[in-house]
Amino acid sequence: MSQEIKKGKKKQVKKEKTSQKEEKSEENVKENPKENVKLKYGPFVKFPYQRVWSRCSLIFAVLFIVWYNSRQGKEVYLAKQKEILLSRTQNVECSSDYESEISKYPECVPEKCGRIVSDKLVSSTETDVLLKIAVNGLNLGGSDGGASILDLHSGILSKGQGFINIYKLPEAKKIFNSADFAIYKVVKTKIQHAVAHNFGVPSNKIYLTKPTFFSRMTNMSAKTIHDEYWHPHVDKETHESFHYTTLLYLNDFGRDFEGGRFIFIDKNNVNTTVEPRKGRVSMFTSGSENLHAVEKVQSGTRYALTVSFTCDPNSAISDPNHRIRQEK
Ligand SMILES: O=C(O)CCC(=O)C(=O)O
Ligand SMILES: [Fe+2]
Repeated sequence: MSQEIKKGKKKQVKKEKTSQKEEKSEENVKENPKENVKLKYGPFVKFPYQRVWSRCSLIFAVLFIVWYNSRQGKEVYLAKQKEILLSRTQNVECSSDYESEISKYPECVPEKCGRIVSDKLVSSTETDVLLKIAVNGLNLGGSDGGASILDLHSGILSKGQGFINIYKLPEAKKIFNSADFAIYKVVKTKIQHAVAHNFGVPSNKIYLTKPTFFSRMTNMSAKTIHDEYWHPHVDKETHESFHYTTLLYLNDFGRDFEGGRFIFIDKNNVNTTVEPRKGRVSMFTSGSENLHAVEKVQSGTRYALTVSFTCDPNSAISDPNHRIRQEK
């Protein structure tokens, strides 16, 4: 019983204390309303125009981030290595580079310019044959620097710090057969039709031109200017006869080599990237609307075939064949 009285008293004392506290805080609120009110929208401002200042700072920070990112330039992908594309097109406005040639080659000079990538044009068997030609042929020579070429039409092969003619080497007879040359021609013809179809020109109005060649790129340091494959350039400036450039990639970025991605350098700091994929064909108009560069290869060995087309019948070259090879 006495315990119950004690408990009752304790409760009473507690109640009194709480009500005293409440009274005090009510008094406080009356005296200093800012201190004890639980604010719904955060603390009271501490200096004049605090909200205005904080909002301005927030806006400024957002604008800064936007500006900083745009300053860095943008990278967009036309084709990633992992993608398997039937056909992907990016149109760009034609440069004025073709203006003087329109009357000369009316049906051939590009009226619409751009880039197209397809992974379905060349089969993996065809790609394997071409890779074998490239590997075996380039192994008979090879530049001292990071870039070597093999041109099956002229026989030009990089060797040391210069070039030799592969058809003068006795070993060359053993490494290519007539079937290899037939596949080479089939692939070239497929690419020629794809260029004609995609750029809206008759396929018999575009001609294979030189240089059309296999390339091998590594991270070896350059010994001559020919090894410096990474400089931004316009193909039509390097080779006047070019109207359409195509590339067939023979091995894979990210698997056979690192680096070595193909970059179109566009206006407003935008880079458009094509990651090499085995069997991938990239086609583009050769004028200054398609300024481009190849990134330095970081590791491994990159193989590709450049197949070039012109509108000028006088700059046309013929397909390489077994018979020509024997004669050279
Ligand atoms: O190999 C490539 O991806 C492009 C090479 C190139 O730009 C060229 O040969 O003009
Ligand atoms: Fe190029």
